[in-house]
Amino acid sequence: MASTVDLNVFSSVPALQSNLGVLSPDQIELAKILLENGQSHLFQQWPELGVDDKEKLAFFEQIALLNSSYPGGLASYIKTAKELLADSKVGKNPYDGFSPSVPSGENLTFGDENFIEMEKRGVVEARNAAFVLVAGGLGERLGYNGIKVALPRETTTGTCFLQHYIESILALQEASNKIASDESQRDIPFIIMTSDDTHSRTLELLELNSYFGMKSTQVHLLKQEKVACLDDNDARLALDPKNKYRIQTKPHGHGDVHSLLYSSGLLHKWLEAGLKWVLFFQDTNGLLFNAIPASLGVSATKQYHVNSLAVPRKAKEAIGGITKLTHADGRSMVINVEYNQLDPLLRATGFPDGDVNCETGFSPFPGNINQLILELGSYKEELQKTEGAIKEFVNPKYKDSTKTAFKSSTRLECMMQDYPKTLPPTARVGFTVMDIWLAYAPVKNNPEDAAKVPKGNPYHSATSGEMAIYRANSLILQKAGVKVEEPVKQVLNGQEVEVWSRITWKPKWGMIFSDIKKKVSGNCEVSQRSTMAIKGRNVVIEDLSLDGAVIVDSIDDAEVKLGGSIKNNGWTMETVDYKDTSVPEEIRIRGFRFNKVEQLEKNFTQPGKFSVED
Ligand SMILES: O=c1ccn([C@@H]2O[C@H](COP(=O)(O)OP(=O)(O)O[C@H]3OC[C@@H](O)[C@H](O)[C@H]3O)[C@@H](O)[C@H]2O)c(=O)[nH]1
Ligand SMILES: [Mg+2]
Repeated sequence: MASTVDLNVFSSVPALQSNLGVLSPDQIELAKILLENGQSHLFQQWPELGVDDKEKLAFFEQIALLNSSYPGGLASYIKTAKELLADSKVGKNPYDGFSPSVPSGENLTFGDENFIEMEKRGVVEARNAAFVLVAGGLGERLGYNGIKVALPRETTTGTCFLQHYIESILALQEASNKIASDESQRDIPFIIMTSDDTHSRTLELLELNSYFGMKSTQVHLLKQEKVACLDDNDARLALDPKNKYRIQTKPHGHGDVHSLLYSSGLLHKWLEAGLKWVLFFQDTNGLLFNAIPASLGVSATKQYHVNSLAVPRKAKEAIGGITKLTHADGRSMVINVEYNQLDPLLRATGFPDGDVNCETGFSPFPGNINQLILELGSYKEELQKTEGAIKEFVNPKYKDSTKTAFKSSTRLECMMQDYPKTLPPTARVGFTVMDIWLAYAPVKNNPEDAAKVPKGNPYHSATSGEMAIYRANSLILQKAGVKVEEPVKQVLNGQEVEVWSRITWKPKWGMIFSDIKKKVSGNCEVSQRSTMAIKGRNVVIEDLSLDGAVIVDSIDDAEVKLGGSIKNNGWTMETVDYKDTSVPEEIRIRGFRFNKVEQLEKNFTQPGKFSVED
């Protein structure tokens, strides 16, 4: 209320004071907050009342948004920024007093009895879960012009990441509902965090494709706002270089997902509906759903409040390390130490070599793939205390060693995996390690950078991401008894990769290993040059000898046997250079495209029993 504002605060900032007449009482309150927090420079260039008044109001609209979208408002943002910038200036280690050690967690081996058991338990639990995809990032390292979830996960079928994620959730939902003890049908909620960079294109992708088969009411988009940039160690907000009536803003990081979920009211609704789990995942890991059922099974069996998915990590690889941190005062936590902080932390705490591989050829710290499974009840309770605020950090690039000026403005950031940092010591925080081939193949690096990745470290490129799908599917079928021929090595966009048979299937065909095994029988073999795409649900592979390309689609009521000897000229792989702009971007970043020379393609649209043989 204007009446409660002490107007004296404005007398020292005449440029603002002369404009008070145009501002609403709420805006005057906001102006006061800015002045009380050392931001009078923002008004220095303001002309007198009557000039640019619309822009002045727009400035305060932006301030109102920045204030309301941050837990505790702008005052709290500026206060935290000052503290973190002061710590950064003196080089304070955020892990001061903590010593790192290798934590113990659950290790799963694909296909063994325990794994199969965990997958089955995961399917039971799936209908009690909500899925949350963080997709607000632009993917600057990849440099792709579109949104990353629209990229094909593989180009055999061209299915994009978002479609694959939705179809996987729907397949889990169906399998889980089928075995529910009370026979009730539940729709698994799917939340996508977007940002101004990705929101409209994500919504458009969903709408153009009828939400890829999901009910539109099942999907919620939560848009994260950017945060104010900071110009100096006093946390003075940075004005947009092109507009003196706007604050410059940058992304705050994927940690925003917690405060958005908190303020959305969804957690409460989910608890009421009887849900138990919230699963968080990132935009471009095409193998992710291979790991979800079993890791959800681990969460349920171990009653983990927090379960982080992990894979063996190569030293210096750009994935965080899951670390046990023990403080001199006895406190300890199991937490992700981000890839740029692990090496300095180790060097500062008695490991002079820093982030290096041990005798296994991997870093002793499991690699965080940033898929988190949180137990809903304890999650909601914790957020009620924190309002979803996550411990932040600041990473200014200083002009020189005096650390007084920045090369460019900075901002506070936060990461979703830092959620456990505020948990009480009683919290059950664990992790689940799985094989890389099964669980992790993100698409993050552009071809040029990927080609420079040290030998033995993963490329995390569009090329390696697609090849990983074929390798995983080939290995899974091998373990189910199919003789899938060994891969050949090939260099694509400067990266040496293993090229396996191009095997793909829809999630509804097989989500867990025990189901896949049931669909494979007899003597089956697939040659390396082959392509196989299974799109129907009730397709069984029996005594199949494949040397070429086969694509099978069918309605649910058609039972199809894929068998016999299928031989044709198949699809060949042609190399493409990433610099060749005559080729669409989503293809050339892979370094190859398919030449669809010949295939056997069958689509069964009538109920009944059928067989595909050449
Ligand atoms: O502001 C943001 C930033 C990022 N994101 C999303 O967060 C996800 C991860 O972003 P990035 O790919 O930039 O993340 P990084 O590769 O830097 O590291 C991340 O993945 C690998 C893990 O080991 C790291 O611990 C984790 O931080 C993406 O899905 C991205 O869209 C947001 O939703 N909002
Ligand atoms: Mg990043």
